[in-house]
Amino acid sequence: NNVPTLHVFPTPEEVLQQLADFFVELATRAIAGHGTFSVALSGGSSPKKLYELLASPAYRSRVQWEEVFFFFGDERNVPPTDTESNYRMAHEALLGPLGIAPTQVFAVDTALAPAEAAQRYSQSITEFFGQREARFDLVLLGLGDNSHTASLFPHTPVLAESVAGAREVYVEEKQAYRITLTAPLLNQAQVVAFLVYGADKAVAVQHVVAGEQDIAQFPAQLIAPTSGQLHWFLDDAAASLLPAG
Ligand SMILES: O=C(O)[C@H](O)[C@@H](O)[C@H](O)[C@H](O)COP(=O)(O)O
Repeated sequence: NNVPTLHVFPTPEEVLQQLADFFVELATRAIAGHGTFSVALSGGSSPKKLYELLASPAYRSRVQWEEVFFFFGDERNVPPTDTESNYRMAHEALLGPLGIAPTQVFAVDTALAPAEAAQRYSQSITEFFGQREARFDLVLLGLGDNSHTASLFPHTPVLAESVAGAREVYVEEKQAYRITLTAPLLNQAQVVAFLVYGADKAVAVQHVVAGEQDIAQFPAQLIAPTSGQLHWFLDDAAASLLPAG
């Protein structure tokens, strides 16, 4: 079903805890069901605390981490050692502390030119899923205050992309290339969960969740799982402009 489920809690800490519990629940169900759990991680600053929580004593024993396979919803065109790198953020907060084996981590090879890195990343996702449709068990997404998600930015050509895969995008406002998963691939997921907190995101949340349909301006509106579930994990501040009830 395509009706998003909103999970709204008073504080970011409560939102993070609820999403960590949700992650554990989905991982447990997927591993019991088909032996593995594939997750596309979001970048930016918001998810770092979630990753740190999942790697903390309170959560680390609740997931069979050796059965979890990690991908990235998007990546900045920087080396994995760069402070801007989503891989680096995830490694420092989650993958490193849990001692996740490199064979379980599918990072974008940013040593390649953006177009080749995107093509190679598409290939590695196709190879991972083999004959099966590329359906992540969970896709985590954030939301920019301009309503972008992953690296699907307003008024960019990738918004019209109909193929499920990874693409290089030039982000004018960042004067930089990024590699992003396309909306068709994100929408093939079993579950998509947005993590958004803070008053600075309230206008974007209102636009994307309750606003006029205008994908060019509000790209996160593209996220509508074809047969999967859509969830929003929000704090009161980020949900403050949503219509009541
Ligand atoms: O690589 C990235 O930057 C993300 O994938 C991006 O889509 C992010 O989720 C939003 O920009 C929100 O970022 P913050 O969480 O830092 O506000």
